[in-house]
This record gives sequence, structure tokens and C-alpha cells, in this order.
Amino acid sequence: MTTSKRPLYIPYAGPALLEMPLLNKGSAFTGEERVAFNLIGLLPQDRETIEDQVERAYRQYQQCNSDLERHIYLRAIQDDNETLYFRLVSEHLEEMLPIIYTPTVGKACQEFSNIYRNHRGLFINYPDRDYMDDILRSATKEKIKVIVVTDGERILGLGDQGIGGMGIPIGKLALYTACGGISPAYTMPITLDVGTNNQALLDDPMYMGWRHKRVSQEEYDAFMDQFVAAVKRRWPNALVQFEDFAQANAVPLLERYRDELCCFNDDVQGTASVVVGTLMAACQARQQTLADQRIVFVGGGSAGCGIAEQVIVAMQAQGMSEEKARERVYMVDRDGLMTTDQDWHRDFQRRLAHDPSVAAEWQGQGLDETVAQVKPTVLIGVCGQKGIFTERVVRTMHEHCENPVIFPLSNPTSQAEAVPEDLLEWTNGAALVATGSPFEPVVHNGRSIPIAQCNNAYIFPGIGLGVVSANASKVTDEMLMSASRALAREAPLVKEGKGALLPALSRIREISMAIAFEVAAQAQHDGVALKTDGNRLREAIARNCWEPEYRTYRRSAI
Ligand SMILES: O=C([O-])CC(=O)C(=O)O
Ligand SMILES: [Mg+2]
Repeated sequence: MTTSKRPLYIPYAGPALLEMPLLNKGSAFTGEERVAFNLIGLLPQDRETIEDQVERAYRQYQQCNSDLERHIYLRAIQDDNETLYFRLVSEHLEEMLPIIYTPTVGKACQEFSNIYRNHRGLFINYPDRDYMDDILRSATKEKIKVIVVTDGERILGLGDQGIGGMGIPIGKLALYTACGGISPAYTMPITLDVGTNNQALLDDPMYMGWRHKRVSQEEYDAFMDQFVAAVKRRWPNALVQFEDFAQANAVPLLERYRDELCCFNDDVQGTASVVVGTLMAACQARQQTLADQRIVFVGGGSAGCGIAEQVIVAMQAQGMSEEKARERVYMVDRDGLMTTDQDWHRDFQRRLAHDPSVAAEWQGQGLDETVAQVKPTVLIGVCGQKGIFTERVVRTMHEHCENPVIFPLSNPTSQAEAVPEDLLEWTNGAALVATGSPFEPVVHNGRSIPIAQCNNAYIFPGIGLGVVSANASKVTDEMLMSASRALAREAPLVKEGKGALLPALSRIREISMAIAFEVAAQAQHDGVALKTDGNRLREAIARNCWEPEYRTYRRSAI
């Protein structure tokens, strides 16, 4: 099928055209195009439709024997023909998201150098830093609208993966297109190779990155400044999403660049925004407000602290003072409850630490004691420690709370703080559960309970589409909060009184559009985008939504 859009002028022909994934149509080149573009004899006779191609690709996909094989297969199609890739993924979105994204992408990052086939995106290697502008110029895409960048130091809950981290920007940007409609012609995955401290990678003869320990903080900071300056020169209007940076860098980088670059950190702000949206839905379903909750976070890193701060802002929006809101949020880390007398904290952690007198009379300060004392109504895991939500912790929580809200958010599946089946078993089906990685519905007492995947995938494609459509110059906290509210409105448990805490992933495209509208409107309200009326905004969003359909090509420039 071709669209009714004008034929596209294509200055390439022959084998070179077949090797351009954004333009290649493979067996779907028409008879006229084969003549005009010197493709005769380069393809089998049959002129196929994209539907035929999707069918063949899906059959081959079904023959793969493992999720990693399925991932490799889909990536190969992406590198051959992006239109076909996105058509295939869009038609099987729920089935393929866990393959191109969490959790399989984690394995693909760990195996990156072993499964490497083709180049995609940009590797900015520390030894090449003086060629930064040249590197960005060698990207043939001119109009980049969204960049996802990582330095690979904290990939999901899997730690330092060096350049293997590239799987993440590639996967996230695939979702920008599949869920947020941003054309793949406008996206750019970037990996900053500043070395790795993962000894197994340094010792692995197959490792393809710079075989060097991570550079010093001073060298790193100078390199990041150089990178940001070069991006601003090359693509001044692009949205930059920081992804999977180590805790020590994530928040400081965000604070350093958020006023000079249109950027956000997905692990801090995207995760916070999806969790706040899901919490709002859980509270509405229990006919309560966020301000009524007592919340324990397990994991005081940048993700946990980012969520906690956003929850505090949301409580304040419901009329609570900041001081009272902070009293309701407790952070538990490796040394137990985070208190102001522990000296290892960074600034963003210190703001969330409690006075040690809070816990003075407690037996100890571990998770068990914190839960027993605080009597939380919400328990959120972002620590990457499998199984840390034990039966004892959960049963204690349930003693004081009829429908405990429990979110084991760590990714991939292997790092989850608890599995939904256990959580529902220990609470006799009463817990409201959402996870970071996908889980099958749990059957409890003959009832099938869907498990919401509280993953930033619900948020970042919509934020990106909103920012791009409004041409926003910044991502404000209020834009993130409006994304949360838009998401909460879509929760089946709120809308219909039953079902999951988040809408089905099959609706993610529609949800992303709704989020994009709220984010863009908020950007205008906050003065970081030019004001237009609602209809113009809707048109702008529709204009930015690319469909995986083949365009007709023309050879002559006039
Ligand atoms: O990629 C995901 O599934 C969510 C995420 O950002 C992370 O865990 O770092
Ligand atoms: Mg991430």
C-alpha cells in the first residue's frame, strides 16, 4: 500500500538504494520504480505489498527459538527496511515489545558484541573526542528531532555494560516510533564510549568498545560538556533523552543541562512520571488521594529519589504542605532507612532523608522494621534486588492496609523485587500490583488479575511527541506532571472500576497521543513553546505522526 502523499524525490538508485533502511522497500518496489531506479534484476520478480512482506517476516519470526534470536531477527529487519520493521512491530505490538524492549533488550545489551551485525546510530568514543563535530556530521540524517543517549554505565538493573548499552537507545527510539509516531528519519541513538569498569567485558576478546577503564570524573565532565555543545551546534532543536547513566551522574547531568538543552532523564523523570500516574490511578481506585498515603521506597538511587520528589510535588498539588508531604515518604537503602546522619548521601538523597530521631526507638532500621513502624500503604522497589519484598515484609504491610499498593519496578524481570503471583498470594488477592517488566496475568481464586507494566514506555513516547509537536525548548516538571495525569485518566481500574492499573499496551499509541496533547499544552502554558489553540496543536501532533507505509518515489527533481 502506498500513501496518497506526494511522490518523494529520491536521488539514489541501484544497490545503494536497497542498502538504505529508511528508503528500501525490497520486493515492494513497483515495476516502474524498478526501471526508474535501476533495480531490475536485483530483486525477485514478484511485486509484493507490505502486507505480503509482513506475513513472510512474521512467519520467520515465529521460527526463532529464543527471545534473543527473535530480537536479533527483528533488529536485522530494522537495519534492512525500517518501514517494514515498524509495520511488523505495530501489527504485533504487545507480542514484540518485550522482544525489542524490556526485558529482552537487557540480554541484547549483555550480548551486544557477540550478536553485533550492523552499525546503527553513533558511537562517540573518548579517544575520538576532538572529532566530535565531525562525528555528528557523519550522521546523514539532517533533521534529528529526538536523541536517546547513554554511556552504558547503569543498563536497566544490569550495571555497567560498556558499549553494549547501545541496545537501550536503539530500543527506546524504536518505541518513539512504534508508540509515539516519531518518524525513524528523525531519531538518533547515541552511545558515549568512555570506557567500562566491567572487567568481564575488558577481558572478553569479542568486546567491541574502548578497552579502557572509565575515564576520571573530571575527564568525563569535560567530555559531556563537549558532547552537549556539539549536539547544540548540529541539532539545536532536538530533544535529548538521557538514559541509563549511573546514579552519580544522572541527576548532576540533568541539573547541569536542563536549562540549556531541551532534555530529560528518562530513569529519573520518565519513571517518576509513570509511577506518579499509576499511583494516582491506584489512589482514585481506592477513593483516596495521594496525600493520604504513606510511601516506602526501597532503593535510594536517582530513580527512587526522582519518583519520591515527583510524588511530593503531586501531594503538594493536592493541598498538602511540603513538610507534611516529606514526612509521608521514606527511603530505604543499603543501610536501612535513609537518615540525615549518614554521610554518604548526595544532595538529592539528603533532601529525602529523615531525622535520625524518627527511627531512634526502632529495633533496627532495615526494611522489615521500617515497614512495621511506618505502616506504609504504598511500597515501591527500585533497587534491582531480586526478592527483597519478602513474604514477611508484604504480610506485615497487609496487616495495616487492606489493599496495599506494591510496585516491584526493577528491570529486567530477573531483578524484580518480587513476582506478582507471590504478592497476590501473600495478600489474598488484595494487593494492587504494577511491575517494571512485563508479567502474565495472575490467576488467584479463579480470578484472572492483569498486572500493569509500570514502565516509562507509557510516558516517554508521548512526552517526545508533545515536545516535538509544540517545538518546546525545555521539558518542565509541570509537563511531566501533566503526562502523569493524562495517563491516570486512562486506567481501566479508574474508568471502569475493574481491570489493570494501566491501560493495555495495545492502546499505547492512542495513550501517547493523549499524553502528547497535555504535554504540548502545558509547554505552551509554561512559556517554553509558542501559544496556539487546541485545534492547531492537535494538527501539529497528527502531522508529526509517521505511519509505516511506503511512499511512491520519483527520480526527477522537478
Ligand atoms: O528500559 C526500561 O525498561 C525502563 C528503564 O528505563 C530502566 O529500567 O532503566
Ligand atoms: Mg532506563
